[in-house]
Amino acid sequence: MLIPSHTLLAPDEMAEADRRAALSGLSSYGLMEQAGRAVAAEVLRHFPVLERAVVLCGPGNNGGDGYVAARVLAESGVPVALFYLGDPDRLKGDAERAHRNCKINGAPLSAYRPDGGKADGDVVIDALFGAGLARPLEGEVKALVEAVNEAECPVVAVDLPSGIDGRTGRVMGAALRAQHTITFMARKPGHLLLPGRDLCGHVTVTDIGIPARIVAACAGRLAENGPAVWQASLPRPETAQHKFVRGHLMVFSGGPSATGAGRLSAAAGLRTGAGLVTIAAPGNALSVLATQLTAVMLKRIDDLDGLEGVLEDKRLTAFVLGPGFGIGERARAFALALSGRALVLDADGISSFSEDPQSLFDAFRQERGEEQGQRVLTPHEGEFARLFADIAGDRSLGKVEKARAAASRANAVIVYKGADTVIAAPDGRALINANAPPWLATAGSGDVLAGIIGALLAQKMPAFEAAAAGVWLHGDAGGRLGAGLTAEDLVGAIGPALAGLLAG
Ligand SMILES: NC(=O)C1=CN([C@@H]2O[C@H](COP(=O)(O)OP(=O)(O)OC[C@H]3O[C@@H](n4cnc5c(N)ncnc54)[C@H](O)[C@@H]3O)[C@@H](O)[C@H]2O)[C@@H](O)CC1
Ligand SMILES: Nc1ncnc2c1ncn2[C@@H]1O[C@H](COP(=O)(O)OP(=O)(O)O)[C@@H](O)[C@H]1O
Ligand SMILES: [K+]
Repeated sequence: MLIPSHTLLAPDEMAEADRRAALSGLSSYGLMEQAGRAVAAEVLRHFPVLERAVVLCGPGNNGGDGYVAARVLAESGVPVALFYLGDPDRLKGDAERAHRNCKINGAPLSAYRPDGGKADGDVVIDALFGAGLARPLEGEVKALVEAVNEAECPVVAVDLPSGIDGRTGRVMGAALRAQHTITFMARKPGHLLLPGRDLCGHVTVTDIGIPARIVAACAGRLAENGPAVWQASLPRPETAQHKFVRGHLMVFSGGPSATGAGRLSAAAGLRTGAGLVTIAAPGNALSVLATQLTAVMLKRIDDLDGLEGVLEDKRLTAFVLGPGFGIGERARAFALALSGRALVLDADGISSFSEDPQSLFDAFRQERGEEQGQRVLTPHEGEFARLFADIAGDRSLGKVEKARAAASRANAVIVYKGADTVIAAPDGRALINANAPPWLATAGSGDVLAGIIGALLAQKMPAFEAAAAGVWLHGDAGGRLGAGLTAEDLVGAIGPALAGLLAG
């Protein structure tokens, strides 16, 4: 059994895997030896010629890995300087043994003066803190971390760059900026969540011998977003299908001066394989839209009565409400009327509920019809705070926990957008997305995402999978375009992204 590459283990889950491995008879010191050796090998691989390896060892097992790596590097003929935090005579368990076996005379951390920024400078092996980081860095260790960063020494981090919280990816006081990070068995959420991801550099996962079945049993309901998670439920066109089988997506447009966002969503929906896409618009926007649309159809809907009439047509299989729609009573009424159908609520559709989010959540709690539960909310950070102010402000929660709490409260799938978008379901499943290039931060990019997810919902993909696949496709399309992309280009790149997925 292999550990799937999208597996993520929170630090407490990794500690549990460690504990179960020891209970199953594996030597925990043996695991530390494997870990330390792997670190030394990684250092030699990246820096085959190095003047001085500086190993910084902390007071726990991360430091233990450091003592093993220092010993192995010295045995390989590398000049090693070792600096420790705390009193090494007070080390316990495996770390004490690793220290005992390492015959290098170290010095206290305060004695280290980073020598960096040039070809023959220090290569720093960071074994100060890993999964056991318990509080913000302060005092001498914080000053040292800042000095190493300032000196621009290349850093190879053991498990995590010291100062990064493995659960949330947050910087605790200060954190080392690593060029390479070597972690064990599976990545932690902090390797993917920002700013942790940026500070890890290139991450290598090494098997140190904990059986895959133990790792799998300890993994929770969080993983990296990718095709392995939802490929099986991705809609695939079949020869015998006609367009109605591929779903009918309705996108709501704003008034005559705000039709672009809805058009982007609709175009993205069509590209993502919805059989039919209709833009619903108020009467005064119809002539503007009519000059802009070809394959996308147009339907006049002015008010709630008009919407309710249209909703009798059960061939409409999903809806996108929010892009360019306008904030206010009309958006609230439309969202509540659509709350029992497959719905992507985005942008203005979300912001319209900032005064009374509970009314939306109450509507989502009422189960109605066959599309029940197929609701996706796609807030960026600002919109998230409007609907979930208390959750957004809770400093104890990371982005994953925030998205999960919001999904449970709203009874909807939450796509908490950003460079590290988190997708969470009310039942606790969650995914961190990491394939989005920064070029996606461009006007209209969110409208395209809403249309992609809407089209997948229209084709009956379950909401969590549709949201996750949509976010991934959006990122992949962006990655194919790169620098200078616009939201219109993004629509054009959905086809190649989908083709790549369906071929894979
Ligand atoms: N399967 C596993 O879990 C394995 C874990 N290993 C290593 O063990 C590490 C986890 O070891 P530990 O749980 O001992 O934790 P760490 O060694 O990461 O840190 C815990 C120690 O740091 C101190 N500390 C925490 N935050 C501090 C702060 N802000 N300022 C000063 N001191 C602070 C704690 O009091 C404790 O002494 C992993 O990151 C990994 O490197 C490896 O040995 C191999 C096996
Ligand atoms: N720095 C970034 N790196 C990668 N993706 C990003 C970044 N910033 C934003 N995104 C993505 O781009 C999209 C922007 O959506 P949104 O904020 O709603 O923009 P708009 O309202 O202009 O359409 C989201 O999918 C978000 O996850
Ligand atoms: K570390």
